[in-house]
Amino acid sequence: MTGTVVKSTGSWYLVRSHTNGQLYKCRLRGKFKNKGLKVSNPIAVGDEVTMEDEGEMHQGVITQIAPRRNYIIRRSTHKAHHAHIVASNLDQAFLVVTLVSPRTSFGFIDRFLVTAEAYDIPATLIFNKIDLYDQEALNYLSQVVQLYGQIGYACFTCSAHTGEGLPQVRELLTGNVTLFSGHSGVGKSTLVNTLVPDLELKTSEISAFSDKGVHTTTFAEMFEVGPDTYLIDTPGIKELGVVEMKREEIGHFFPEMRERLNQCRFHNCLHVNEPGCAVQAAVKQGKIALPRYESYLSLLHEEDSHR
Ligand SMILES: Nc1nc2c(ncn2[C@@H]2O[C@H](COP(=O)(O)OP(=O)(O)OP(=O)(O)O)[C@@H](O)[C@H]2O)c(=O)[nH]1
Ligand SMILES: [Zn+2]
Repeated sequence: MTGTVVKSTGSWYLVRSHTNGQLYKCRLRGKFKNKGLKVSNPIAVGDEVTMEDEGEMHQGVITQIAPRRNYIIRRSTHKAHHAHIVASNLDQAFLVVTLVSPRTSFGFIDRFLVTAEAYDIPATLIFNKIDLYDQEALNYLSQVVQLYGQIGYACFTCSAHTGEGLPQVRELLTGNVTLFSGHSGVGKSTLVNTLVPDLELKTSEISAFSDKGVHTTTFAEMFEVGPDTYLIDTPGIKELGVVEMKREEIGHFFPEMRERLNQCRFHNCLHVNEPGCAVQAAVKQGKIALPRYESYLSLLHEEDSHR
């Protein structure tokens, strides 16, 4: 039978069967190669697999994996020099952010967006806790929403507490596989709780398979929200994932820079202090927002320091 992987620890995999809707704790049969990638988990959340029921206690064996549309990786926390595949076959990624208590930095937001660009996964910003915003904060919010909206990123505002804006967020989820990300305190858990029906039940169903004493909170988990609608929560995972970027590539992951790159005088322009640079000109003219350009520079310097 076939199924979707809903949790992957690297030593075992939880698969939801398409045949009977039941969960199976699976191991792998044979080698599953990930081209050019050393991974601690060859099978990831979101993978479509073929498995054999082993007959007892909902145990199974994964024998085949369907080709992935996309996938996100991070550094493995338990295996040196290995990557962990966070999730695969995603339709979109949401970053939950807040501008008050706590305030998500532009740097954090832009890193998420750059990573999503690199993986070619559509990204949306969800501004939560709007019930806490005073007039000043609301004005700031509309500036930030305008900034990212102009670049082409969908922005939504909501409050997990009052329920404002949640129907719109629900609508975005419908028919998609959506990964939820966000740094600590922004209310991601609260949001996921209100968006996934019977989350507590579903969580306990999944954790019933966990080995005693093993903390698995840093592994993504997939939940059904409705027909053909899935949400992937990433508890304890702060970043969307990691990508190895060449310095010359980084500008391509900023859409408002990307469209100007062929206007720079030098084809290998890094847009720092080169003459005839279309990006620097656009920043001076206010066509590229300064915080975005600063995020670009800090990513560039990070890559420098890795050399
Ligand atoms: N006022 C207000 N508080 C919220 C809202 N959403 C969440 N909170 C509160 O913010 C705090 C953090 O929420 P969590 O859901 O635990 O945040 P998280 O992003 O999952 O953070 P971690 O659990 O640390 O990863 C809690 O006290 C929530 O009750 C909201 O829309 N408005
Ligand atoms: Zn340039």
